[in-house]
Amino acid sequence: MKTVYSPLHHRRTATSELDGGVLIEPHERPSRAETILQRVRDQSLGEIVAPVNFDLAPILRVHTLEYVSFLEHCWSEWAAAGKPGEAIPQFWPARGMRQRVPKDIDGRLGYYALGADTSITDGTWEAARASVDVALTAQRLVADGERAAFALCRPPGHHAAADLFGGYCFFNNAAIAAQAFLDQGAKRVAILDVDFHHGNGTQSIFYRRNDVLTISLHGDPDLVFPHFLGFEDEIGEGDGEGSNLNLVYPPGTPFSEWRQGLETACKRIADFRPDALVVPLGVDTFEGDPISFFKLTSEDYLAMGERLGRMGLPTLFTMEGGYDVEAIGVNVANVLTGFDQLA
Ligand SMILES: NCCCCCC(=O)NO
Ligand SMILES: [Zn+2]
Repeated sequence: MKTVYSPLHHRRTATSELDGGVLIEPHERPSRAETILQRVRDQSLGEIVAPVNFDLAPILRVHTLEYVSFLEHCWSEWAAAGKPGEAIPQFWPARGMRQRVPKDIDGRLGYYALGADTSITDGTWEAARASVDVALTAQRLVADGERAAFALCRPPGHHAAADLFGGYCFFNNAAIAAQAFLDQGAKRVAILDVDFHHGNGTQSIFYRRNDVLTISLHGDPDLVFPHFLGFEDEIGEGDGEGSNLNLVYPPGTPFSEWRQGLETACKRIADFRPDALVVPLGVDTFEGDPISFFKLTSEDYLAMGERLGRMGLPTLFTMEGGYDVEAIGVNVANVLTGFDQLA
């Protein structure tokens, strides 16, 4: 399987993440991508491909122009306002307030943010754009006939909604790639999010549509981020009713439980008969992950990949979460190896 990678992910080198009331070194750090890349090379999983540069058009098929413009100019506006630290949202259009975009950068940050965990810094825009290029280049490889491709995206994307950033995400790489499949003639695309966290952005982008089936297996939002979406009664709306499936699991969930959800998801996908499968691949389901509570082992990722391979669908993997940097390379490579076993 080919891997698409861009060194421009290094432009996303935030120094602060608000966590537990203090600013910590962000969990979403450059060493994650470098460790995965090294393992892909060590395991000779396939060619490493540089991304093609795309313009904003594919992004604007998913995200609003106002939001994209905000992301492009946020850092310079923040710096021009003389703020000493990284751009971190502090004020939100909370319940009972006006849902309008103010002029002031503090107001604009809060309007477009789903949380205060994700700072915007010099270089964030460039890295986020490059991450989309990585996803779209891998998507094109699959559309052109590759059985599968791995988009080593950083920053990740599945929490980003049409005009919302957070959870370390800015552009929804998987949603942009799924839309590209459709714009290139696919009739139906399935998105199966295996990250520990609910893919709230992906769900909301396609929630009222029936040409994209969105499925997510994740930790109970009553107990973990993103807190306010991802429950099992969210099945889609309007034309999209029945096109969203959330499978929610408690703390301590082992692969033996999790894989039953995977089976349910695979059956739903088979019934949907998609032309392509997009897998937002987070490995924060790992037993050693510092911010999550499932108990998957490194070996389990081989079985996960193998099951996904048995779907027999053109498949695009987009890198999402996973914060045990020591284990992330093995865990990601194991999914891809398991998938490739059937090639
Ligand atoms: N800082 C709150 C948790 C952010 C989760 C990021 C992630 O891994 N999403 O999949
Ligand atoms: Zn995650």
